[in-house]
Amino acid sequence: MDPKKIETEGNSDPNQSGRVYHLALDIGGSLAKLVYFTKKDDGYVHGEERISPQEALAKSKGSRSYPVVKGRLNFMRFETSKINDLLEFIKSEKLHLGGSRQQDVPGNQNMFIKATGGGAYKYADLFKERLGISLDKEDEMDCLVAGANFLLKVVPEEAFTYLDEQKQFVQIDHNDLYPYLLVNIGSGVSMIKVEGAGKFERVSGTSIGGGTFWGLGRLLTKCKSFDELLEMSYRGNNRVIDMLVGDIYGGTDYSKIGLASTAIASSFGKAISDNKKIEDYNPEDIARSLLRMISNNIGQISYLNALRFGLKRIFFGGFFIRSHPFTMDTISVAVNYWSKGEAKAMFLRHEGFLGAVGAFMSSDKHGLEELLAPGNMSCAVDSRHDSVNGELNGDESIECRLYAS
Ligand SMILES: Nc1ncnc2c1ncn2[C@@H]1O[C@H](COP(=O)(O)OP(=O)(O)OP(=O)(O)O)[C@@H](O)[C@H]1O
Ligand SMILES: CC(C)(CO)[C@@H](O)C(=O)NCCC(=O)O
Repeated sequence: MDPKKIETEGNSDPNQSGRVYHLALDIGGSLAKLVYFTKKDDGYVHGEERISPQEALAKSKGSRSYPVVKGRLNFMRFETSKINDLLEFIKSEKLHLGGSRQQDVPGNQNMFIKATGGGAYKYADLFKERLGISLDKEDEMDCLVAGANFLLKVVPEEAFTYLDEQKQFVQIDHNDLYPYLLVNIGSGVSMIKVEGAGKFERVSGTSIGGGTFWGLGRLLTKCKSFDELLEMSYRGNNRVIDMLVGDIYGGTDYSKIGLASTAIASSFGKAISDNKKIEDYNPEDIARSLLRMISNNIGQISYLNALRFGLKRIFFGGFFIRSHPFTMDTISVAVNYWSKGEAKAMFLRHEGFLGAVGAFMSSDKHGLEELLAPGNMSCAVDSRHDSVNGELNGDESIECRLYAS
């Protein structure tokens, strides 16, 4: 995959468009994700009003003014198998140097980047060797939860439902966010019961996830990229390969147990009786059946875990989803069907970046301290810069203000 620059101000050099203040990584089994902040402007705010440092000083006797940094959170992803591209990108953009020129950084100073995911362990030596960076490791589950909580609380229109081909944004009530089930569909799938900030338990998981779809899909369809596989699934018809209830029941429903004739009785089940070889099937149909099988299975296991703990809201993240309508629809229908409408499946706009955002938020010492000290950080989103086709890809950069409060 070509490195995809998400920042969309028409300037590919973060050192020109604004100083890079902070970088965090999530290096997973399939994809490596970067989140970095580029500063555009700083100053002070008083209420809603932007004011100068002098005005802030004058006002500080009365009510409070906050130092504020305006900038943008940028999101990028690389295939983990092409880790060299990621290293090259960081190096060429000097992201690890906070945008400063190499010679500005004292040679023996130890540089750290917050990193999570298995790759933070696997590639630690490589980062040290190639860029002289130490990866400051954060736990993957901690980061997923911190990232999800942050995005849900701070980014407007982050969560949405998808039913009957309709996307509907969900207003999140900050005081009524917990508990929820977070299902992160990466290469494998983690299911986490979240009860508060930092209060969570990984309650389940399944190895049948995004890596399974991508891996099996590649073998079965000979597609060259994940996007091609996803594209194929758009055009396919799963009924060609899946054995439906109607195929078994002579075209009728099995209404006594609530199964319509069109329900899948057995994924890929028709392949046993068709006496066909793999070449006889359209790769599009195979892609469609596979996507449906995996999405359905994840939707069902998620619902069962929500039921186990009495959770009504399930948020789905991870790059398997890719805002793909068919994937979201299958998951939503599974959750809706099994829970008889009791539980709700919701998706996240920045689906694949939960871990990277969590790692970014965990940075209390490297970079952000310099940016915001003294105090804590909060973030308000001014606007989003959508990706080219306007689809939700979780790819948009977020324009935000960081306050020291
Ligand atoms: N361009 C892409 N290339 C490869 N896989 C993609 C791509 N876009 C989406 N995917 C899907 O997303 C999955 C990876 O998702 P994600 O980045 O959330 O997980 P990960 O961090 O790599 O995995 P894990 O957390 O299990 O280590 C892939 O397995 C694949 O199904
Ligand atoms: C191993 C991790 C956590 C790595 O991200 C992920 O791929 C996963 O949750 N896999 C599922 C493993 C299981 O619970 O069976």
